[in-house]
Amino acid sequence: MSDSPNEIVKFDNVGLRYGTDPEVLSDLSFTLHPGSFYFLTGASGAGKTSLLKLLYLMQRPSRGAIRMFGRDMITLPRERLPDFRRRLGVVFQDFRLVQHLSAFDNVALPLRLSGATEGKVMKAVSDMLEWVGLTHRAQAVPATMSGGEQQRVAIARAVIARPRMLIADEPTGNVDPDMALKLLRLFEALNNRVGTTVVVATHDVHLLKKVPESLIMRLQKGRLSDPTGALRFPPRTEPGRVHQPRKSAP
Ligand SMILES: Nc1ncnc2c1ncn2[C@@H]1O[C@H](COP(=O)(O)OP(=O)(O)OP(=O)(O)O)[C@@H](O)[C@H]1O
Repeated sequence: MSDSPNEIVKFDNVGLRYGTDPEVLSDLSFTLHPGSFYFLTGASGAGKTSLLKLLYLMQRPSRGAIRMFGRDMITLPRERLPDFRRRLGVVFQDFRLVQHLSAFDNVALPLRLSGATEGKVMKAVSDMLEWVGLTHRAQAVPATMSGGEQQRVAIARAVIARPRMLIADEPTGNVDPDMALKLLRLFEALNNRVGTTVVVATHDVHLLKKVPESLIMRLQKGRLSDPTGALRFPPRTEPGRVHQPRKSAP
């Protein structure tokens, strides 16, 4: 089954519960379009991380259907998951760096796993560490790095192999506003130049205004507050069609 040109992810009436608890996500139906930039917002406990877990294929839904990259994810055999996960770059809220590897080797992991030559790895990782301001920490292991430094390593690792979709959970939670903006620009560059679909979960309403092309997904108690409007593809001006204003940040 091939990708639909206008769809990278499609949720149809998806619900998620942990164990026998009540659902933490309910009735989620939306489409994510290739090359778009999404912010996922909502109060603490609204279900942002849970929704991201479905997107990065760590959790299966309790009900409903999910298609990604043109494939039904519910019936996907477990052994095929790694193939799909390789198309994703993920920035976890708790970073999940490999503790015994240096910052350099953590960032290099996706390239080495994809079989890149050491020459290419050296250049790409050095450039990326420079961009996130960590050249001087290249040989440090995570335990000796600050939260903000670890977060930047996690982001560098997530974007280095130019994933088809980048999923980031509160990626600027541990850095100052200048660095937050710089990291956002990195995501934008990936989005604009490589066409990566970006999904960023954040509490930070100021961040939403920094990416004019972004679409906002707002979760309230496990439901999308505006499931049809918020996820509308950016309206195009066409003859005979009224141009509707884009959803703006709160
Ligand atoms: N592994 C789990 N087992 C049971 N309940 C869970 C689990 N993970 C999350 N929850 C519950 O699911 C709900 C949504 O949590 P989630 O972490 O997805 O929200 P969030 O919007 O990401 O919150 P935050 O902004 O504080 O990170 C919460 O009520 C939480 O207690």
